[in-house]
Amino acid sequence: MSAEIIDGKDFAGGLRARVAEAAAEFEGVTGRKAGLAVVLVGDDPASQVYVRSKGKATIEAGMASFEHRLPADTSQADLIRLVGALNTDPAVDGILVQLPLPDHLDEHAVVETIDPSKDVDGLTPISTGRLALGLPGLVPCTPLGSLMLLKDRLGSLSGLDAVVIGRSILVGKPMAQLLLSESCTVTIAHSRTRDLPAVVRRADIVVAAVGRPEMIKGDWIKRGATVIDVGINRLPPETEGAKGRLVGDVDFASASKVADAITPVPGGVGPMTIACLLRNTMVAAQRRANIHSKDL
Ligand SMILES: NC(=O)C1=CN([C@@H]2O[C@H](COP(=O)(O)OP(=O)(O)OC[C@H]3O[C@@H](n4cnc5c(N)ncnc54)[C@H](OP(=O)(O)O)[C@@H]3O)[C@@H](O)[C@H]2O)C=CC1
Ligand SMILES: Nc1nc(=O)c2c([nH]1)NC[C@@H]1CN(c3ccc(C(=O)N[C@@H](CCC(=O)O)C(=O)O)cc3)C=[N+]21
Repeated sequence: MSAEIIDGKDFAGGLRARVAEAAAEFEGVTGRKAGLAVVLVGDDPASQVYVRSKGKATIEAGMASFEHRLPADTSQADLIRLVGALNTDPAVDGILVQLPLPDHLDEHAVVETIDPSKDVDGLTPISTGRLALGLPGLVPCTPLGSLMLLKDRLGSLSGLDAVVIGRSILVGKPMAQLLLSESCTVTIAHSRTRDLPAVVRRADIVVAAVGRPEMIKGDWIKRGATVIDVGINRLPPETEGAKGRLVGDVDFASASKVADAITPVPGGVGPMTIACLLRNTMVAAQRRANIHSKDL
């Protein structure tokens, strides 16, 4: 048996087209483009690539992109001052501060200064609190995109056993909250989990967000499970040219023999993250302008 490959790139393309329609409508009504500001501190090459592709996607969707690249030795006060300026800038509807920040900066303190109405990454205490309470709000992009793929594939998730591997603020925790709100029975695994293979074997839905290349093996996966691989890991360059191959947290070759469906890396969750960022920016822009539009 060979698993169906869930085409995140294709699904993301559809979502981006719907966002572009809403963006054109927004510009027609308000006379301005919806705007996304991305803040990158330091010069981590992977983040640079990611920021560039977000900027391109934002413009393609008919929105304005504001990129702020700050040196690695930027002070906490200067970064907080920039976020404050973006909070009050009427052209900015969404603010994303690229994580992780350099070690000398306090991530929580920076994120807490983001205006919750512009929190398109869903990381402020207001957004995370609303998610925990089951109230509508801005949800982190990667879990939101992953949930869209799962619902598209499975329909109702009610009663299914879901195992999320990883408990980060950005991915694991909000993913678990979303699955719980879909009435899954949710287990959150992490680096202290005992007998991870046995925990994963129970799951109808596996979401892997660990950051360890090909850690989750096919013989951990229950036959017929749906596997969402969030991991983005670049292997050291060998024969694949200068950059090295991109792989997920799941051993795709063995897992795709037992799963019912699986997301590839690249082309799975990554493109959904970017599409959901555009979606969240559009939703934030509409709310801020008091426009009530159909669900994106
Ligand atoms: N596709 C996309 O759009 C995105 C992809 N990513 C990728 O997803 C991955 C995870 O990202 P992120 O959540 O930010 O990472 P973090 O490093 O913040 O979190 C990793 C989590 O994995 C857990 N973990 C580490 N080692 C093990 C282990 N051996 N067994 C079980 N659990 C373990 C950690 O546990 P503990 O808490 O105990 O330390 C932690 O909770 C990365 O590869 C990242 O690049 C991230 C964001 C978006
Ligand atoms: N505040 C914050 N929010 C984030 O959402 C966030 C972040 N910080 N820090 C870094 C991680 C990582 N991340 C990715 C998003 C898309 C791809 C993506 O589009 N990947 C393509 C491949 C890209 C390539 O080839 O390099 C794919 O999987 O097909 C990858 C990684 C968001 N993150």
